[in-house]
Amino acid sequence: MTESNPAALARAAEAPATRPRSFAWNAGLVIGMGMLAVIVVAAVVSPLVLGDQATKIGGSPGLGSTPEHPLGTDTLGRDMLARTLVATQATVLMAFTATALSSVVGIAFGIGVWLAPRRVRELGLRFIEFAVSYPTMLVAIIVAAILGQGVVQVVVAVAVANIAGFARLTANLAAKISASEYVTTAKLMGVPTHRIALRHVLPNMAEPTLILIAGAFSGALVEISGLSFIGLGAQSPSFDWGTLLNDGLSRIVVNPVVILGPAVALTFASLAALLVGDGLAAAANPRSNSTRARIVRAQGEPVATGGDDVVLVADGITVLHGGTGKPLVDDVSFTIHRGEVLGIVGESGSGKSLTASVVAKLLGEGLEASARRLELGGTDLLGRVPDRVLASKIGLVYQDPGTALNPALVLGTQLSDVLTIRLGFSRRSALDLLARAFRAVKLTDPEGRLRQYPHQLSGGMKQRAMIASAMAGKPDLLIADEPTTALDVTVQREVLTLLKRMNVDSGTAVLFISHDLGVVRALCDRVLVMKDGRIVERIDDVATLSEDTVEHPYTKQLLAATPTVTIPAGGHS
Ligand SMILES: Nc1ncnc2c1ncn2[C@@H]1O[C@H](COP(=O)(O)OP(=O)(O)OP(=O)(O)O)[C@@H](O)[C@H]1O
Repeated sequence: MTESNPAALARAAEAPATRPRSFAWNAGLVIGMGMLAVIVVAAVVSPLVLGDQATKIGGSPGLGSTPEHPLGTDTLGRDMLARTLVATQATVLMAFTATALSSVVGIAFGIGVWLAPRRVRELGLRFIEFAVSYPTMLVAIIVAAILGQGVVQVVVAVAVANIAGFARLTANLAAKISASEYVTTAKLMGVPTHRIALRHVLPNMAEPTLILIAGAFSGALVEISGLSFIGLGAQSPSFDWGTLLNDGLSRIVVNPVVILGPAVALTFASLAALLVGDGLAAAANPRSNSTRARIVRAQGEPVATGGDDVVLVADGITVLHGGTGKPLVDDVSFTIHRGEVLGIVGESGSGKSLTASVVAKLLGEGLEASARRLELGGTDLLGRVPDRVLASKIGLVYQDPGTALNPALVLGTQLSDVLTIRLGFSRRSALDLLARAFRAVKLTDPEGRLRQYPHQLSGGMKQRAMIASAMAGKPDLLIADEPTTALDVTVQREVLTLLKRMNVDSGTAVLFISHDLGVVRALCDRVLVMKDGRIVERIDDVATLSEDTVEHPYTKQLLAATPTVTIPAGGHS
């Protein structure tokens, strides 16, 4: 089976189905669809218009290329161009039917295996492993030889040979989906198995499966033509591209032009299917083509001003939803000074993370962002900023260290990447630097930790490692997006203490995002309160913060609902 692009399949399978993604048309997909349209028109129209010409015996047999017969004639005087075009219908229909059969049976098998009881599942998985170990063409030849010659036999043979590929992909995808909480919950609530398969499992594997179907169709065209070429497929007077290739083979030396038609048609159709498959992969995952949304310079005089020790000036950050034009962040302005911790607090969906991702130039696809001014450490972020420069100026700490770290790589390998690739350190000096940074965040046995996998560290240790790695490059600004939300309360306190200490010791400015005003109050020098994409309150004096000193009802509400969190002064535990 032709798996058009395994990396694309993997990416499509990885993409979470939570937020609706935009479908981005791309050149490959448009060209592939255009080529497929040509094939469909040829398949429908040619038998009606050229049917007689393609089958009428007589005329001049064995001709080479002439103005009347550009691709020559066969030994019975039939026009090869007409025969090639007319054979499109039979060939494409056969490949289509074989692909449809193999995908339906293979997908049902792959999903069924994962929803079956454990013993049946083990047996099914072993069977799939066994089946995919045989080359598709070999299986197709064996099955066709058992079934005998003929169109139906060849279609069944190619379908059988391709089932294992579909079953393997869907079993792998279903393994991940059936372990998800929504499937477990559905099972516990007694939802029937077929309903779980249709409702939960199938829709979540649609993208990679579609891509595989396109690749399988391309493969089936070649396999069916191959079987017809060796005499197992369409029998005279029926014909497809494979039989035309076979007819032409005996005369290839004296009249090579007669095999040109079926050879070009087969290549053209396979290429069309592959382009559509890869195009679908790229369209389903727009990040594969463009990594980030652009941030444009907005008109108007900047109002936010800096000072001598200002690190970040953000003026008029606005983020619009690309499809609807709805503002998600609306004219947000702030500055951060050297050594300062600025907190952004607000409920879920208020635009905190989007604001931070504009600053880090990591805004996701489907969004339109602008700002009047965005400067970090004197660098204009609205112009072209090399990734190397950005990586040296900004450190990032994410919410869940469990998902921010790659479970398949030891810490030293993954955390040293940014230092070696972006900041030009040698691997040895990057590891030395990381070991020092690990020691600074009080991780015991730093050299040993660098050789460990993420699962060998606790949640708090992983977050310490992330902070150490973010600070190792001595950034101007550390962006910490809810860095303690995924941690339990005692570990949360440790991590906050550590952040404060790093901030005090190194003077690095910190943009700290949280939905928890208690945590923000304990750590930050100033606080911005966001609601519905806007800053609704600026708290400059955190020390005296109380329900009486704030104005906006939302801030009062937040304060009333906030337990007090304390961290030792200066962050020294
Ligand atoms: N790539 C995107 N495409 C479309 N909408 C998006 C995208 N990213 C974020 N949004 C929407 O923008 C709004 C603000 O999102 P943001 O992630 O900034 O919220 P937040 O305040 O950080 O919330 P949380 O605390 O839950 O992370 C939300 O309504 C979110 O659904």
